[in-house]
Amino acid sequence: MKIQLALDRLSIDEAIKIAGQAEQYIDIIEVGTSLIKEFGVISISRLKEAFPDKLILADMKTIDNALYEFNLCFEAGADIATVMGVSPLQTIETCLEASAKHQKKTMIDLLNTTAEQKAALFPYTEAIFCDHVSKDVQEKSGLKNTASAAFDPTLEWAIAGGITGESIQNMAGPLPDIVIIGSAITKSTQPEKAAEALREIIERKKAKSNEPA
Ligand SMILES: O=C(CO)[C@H](O)[C@H](O)COP(=O)(O)O
Repeated sequence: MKIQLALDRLSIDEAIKIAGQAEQYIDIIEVGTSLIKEFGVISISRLKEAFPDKLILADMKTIDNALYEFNLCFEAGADIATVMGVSPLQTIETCLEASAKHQKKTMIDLLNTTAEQKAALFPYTEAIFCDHVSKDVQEKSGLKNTASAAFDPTLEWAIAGGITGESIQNMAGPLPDIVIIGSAITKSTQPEKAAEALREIIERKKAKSNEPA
């Protein structure tokens, strides 16, 4: 399980500072949608410049105009960019084509997709799929992502939405490839210690899942 640190509702300098504190415990740095909307794609290039050896994910949440938006992300230094699964399949295919051309990856955010839409997306096996409980649903309904979705083990999976150490400990069934963690690190008074603790929990969880039943 990789840790993707989601950086949202921060200035670019704050985002760089927190990513630096968490750096040794995380695998992917997510330039959050809020940063891209507030500061533009410069937020992607600043994070890539600061952390050239880390994978940088641009949470662009593309829903249309995919070639233009994905080119913007990859030209700014992103290694992965996101598209909403509710988009027309033409948009999804354009993202995958742009990613292939740049030798980068697409993450498909399954937020609010129906079972039928998911079934239409899963044949795009080169994508990473993200099972996501949105911020608004978290805040209005108190729901968090419990990683209870039935992950197809042949696909690459991420989970997002209010993930904490406790929710990782309580995960049952197949583990996702990537856990996306925002507030549990960025809102901590000690982001480095929070990231270290999450990494330890994940390593214990992985070891336990490899134990013979
Ligand atoms: O995509 C997002 C918001 O749309 C965030 O990346 C995701 O929700 C992770 O942040 P948190 O752990 O704070 O929920």
